[in-house]
Amino acid sequence: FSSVTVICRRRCHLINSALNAEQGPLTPSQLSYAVSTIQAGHIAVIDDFLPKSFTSKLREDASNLYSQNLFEADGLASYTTTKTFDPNVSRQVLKSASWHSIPLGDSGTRRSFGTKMHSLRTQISSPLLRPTLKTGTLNYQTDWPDIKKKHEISYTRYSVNASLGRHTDEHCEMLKKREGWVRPTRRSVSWLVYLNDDWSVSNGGELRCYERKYNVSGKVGATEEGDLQVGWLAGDKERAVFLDARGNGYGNMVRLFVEEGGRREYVTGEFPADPTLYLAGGVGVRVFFNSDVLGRAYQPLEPPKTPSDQFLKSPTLGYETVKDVLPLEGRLVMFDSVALPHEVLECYGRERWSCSGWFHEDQQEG
Ligand SMILES: O=C(O)CCC(=O)C(=O)O
Ligand SMILES: [Fe+2]
Repeated sequence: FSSVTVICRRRCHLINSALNAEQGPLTPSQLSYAVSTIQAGHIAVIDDFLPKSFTSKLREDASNLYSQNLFEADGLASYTTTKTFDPNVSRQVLKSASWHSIPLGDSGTRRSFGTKMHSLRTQISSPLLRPTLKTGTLNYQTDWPDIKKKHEISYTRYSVNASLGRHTDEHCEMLKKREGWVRPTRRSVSWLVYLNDDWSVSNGGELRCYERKYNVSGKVGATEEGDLQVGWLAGDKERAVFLDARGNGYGNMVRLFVEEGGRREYVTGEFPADPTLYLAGGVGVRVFFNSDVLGRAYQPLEPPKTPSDQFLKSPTLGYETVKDVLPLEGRLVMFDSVALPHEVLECYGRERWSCSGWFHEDQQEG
């Protein structure tokens, strides 16, 4: 009986989510492509998401606000090839709070774009099985500034010769003590809409994504309970490794696990959430695995961060494939904010404009 119930529940869930499918900017086939691609930890690319008449207005608004000195360097500024911030060769951002500010620039155009992205967030929530993506419905007449609580949107400008080093957009604080649960939401789906007319291969500026080469089974990014992914058990059947930081006093001690057939299987014992273990991009935790074989198969998501780490051979070599995506006008890309490392290659001959954003889901309860 119980297995029949399980199957029925699954079917009902599938039928319900199909029936409840929200209207939104993606066609049914674009939606199913985007969902399966994001769930596999890859990048979904949807061309002509915005018509030229719309991107040109956004581009004009962005460059107008840039010339008013409203853009600033953000936390990723030092992720460049030289690791230093140079205002002449830089990536600068109009942050979400300014982006949503009604008195600034062409906020009418931003509002109608924001509405479209808001309905995309609602549309993708159920099929992606991330129910809290769509909570917090907002009334745009009165609540426009509040949107940033569930949805960041910003403009980004790369000057000629700017680039952005490899990173992920959301990560589990390795020291997930009390602070790890303070914020109510976290980044779940990263998206970009590019605003560059007549961009060509010779202009560079590709978004380079490091997708896993082999098939991934099960969830990526986070579990249903909201434990975030920190790495992979590499092999021809890839398994995401998640961090359980809830035991023993809010992350003083943590454990890593994989999911097998919906059940969690711990691959390490408890170990202290000590930041020095993560200096070499996280390979230090290998010693805590239940066996040498598991430890050797472990590959952290995060790249090595300190200059001395750069000398270490990348532990992910051979298990990733590179996908380069040009920042073409009107193109939308979406990917999991936790699972997919990416970078932006150097731009040549011209500046590069985009609208970038992150759909948030609720943070795990502590
Ligand atoms: O501009 C892009 O294509 C990617 C930017 C990015 O990775 C980020 O802002 O986090
Ligand atoms: Fe990013």
